[in-house]
Amino acid sequence: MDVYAISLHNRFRGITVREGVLLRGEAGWGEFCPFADYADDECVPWLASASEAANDGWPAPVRERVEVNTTVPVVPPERAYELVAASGCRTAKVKVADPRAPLAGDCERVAAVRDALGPGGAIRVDANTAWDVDTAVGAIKDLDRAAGGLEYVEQPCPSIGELAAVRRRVDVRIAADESIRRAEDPMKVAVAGAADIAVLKVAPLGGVRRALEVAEACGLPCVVSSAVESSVGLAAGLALAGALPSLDFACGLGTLSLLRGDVSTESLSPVDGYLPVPRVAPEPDLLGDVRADDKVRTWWLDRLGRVSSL
Ligand SMILES: O=C(O)CCC(=O)c1ccccc1C(=O)O
Ligand SMILES: [Mg+2]
Repeated sequence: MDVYAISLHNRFRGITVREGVLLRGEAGWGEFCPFADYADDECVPWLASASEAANDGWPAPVRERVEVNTTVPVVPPERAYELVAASGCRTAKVKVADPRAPLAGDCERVAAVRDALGPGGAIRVDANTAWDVDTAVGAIKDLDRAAGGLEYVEQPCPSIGELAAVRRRVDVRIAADESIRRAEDPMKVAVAGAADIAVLKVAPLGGVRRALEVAEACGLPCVVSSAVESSVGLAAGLALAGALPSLDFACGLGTLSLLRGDVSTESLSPVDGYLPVPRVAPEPDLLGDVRADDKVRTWWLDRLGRVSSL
């Protein structure tokens, strides 16, 4: 068991350092890395996911590689252009609706991303529940125009009812992320007509097998996304993307480029926009470079102990 701390190149969803625990079991390595602000009970599925990876392994994949998007944080347009151009990906996911940044800046960022991708690329945006219905409808129309067409908008508003209302008023597809992750019943999203696409994250859903059940239950095309893990955690996302019966969109698993380091030399960084589906998580042979200090280590081991007892 080991605790890592890796800084990010740019602030992402309010964090500048990613931390977590790597667990070793019979089947390999698993990663436990719920964000610091999550309550202990919300961390239970994250531990189930790490435990599945370490102790049980994953179902057999039906594909060998997965196309991924590059993820663009809230950065100036010049920087967004560079990130996308350097990524080798033909799909980009752009974070928008940051409380500290105006819509005009989001429009400039997606326009710069379109310049970098060219007309054949796909641009999706993620608002992380930031808007109300009217704001979402206006913002989506502006962003769609600035982007020269959006592939989809991820979680424009908090509730399923709001997603459904926005979906009726715009031509752009709606993807549900937080609504799936936090939902008691993922079916509700589809039944309410709230989304065209389901975003699945392995750790908050409690592992690859559980996420496959959610995919089947919701009946929507799925996009597998990361929670910005090291290569150990990304391998679980790739196992899910590899095992889904159909996969029609690029996945959000190209997030290693957000981190300044990794735990493994078998790094899961996309090459030409694709990642391989590994059978087991990579060996964390670089932990010496990114090991957390004693204070961080103690915090994580305490948290792991509390969550294990729930
Ligand atoms: O989907 C991606 O491209 C990257 C993953 C991502 O955006 C993300 C990462 C951590 C926490 C939440 C989210 C999110 O999709 O909202
Ligand atoms: Mg999202």
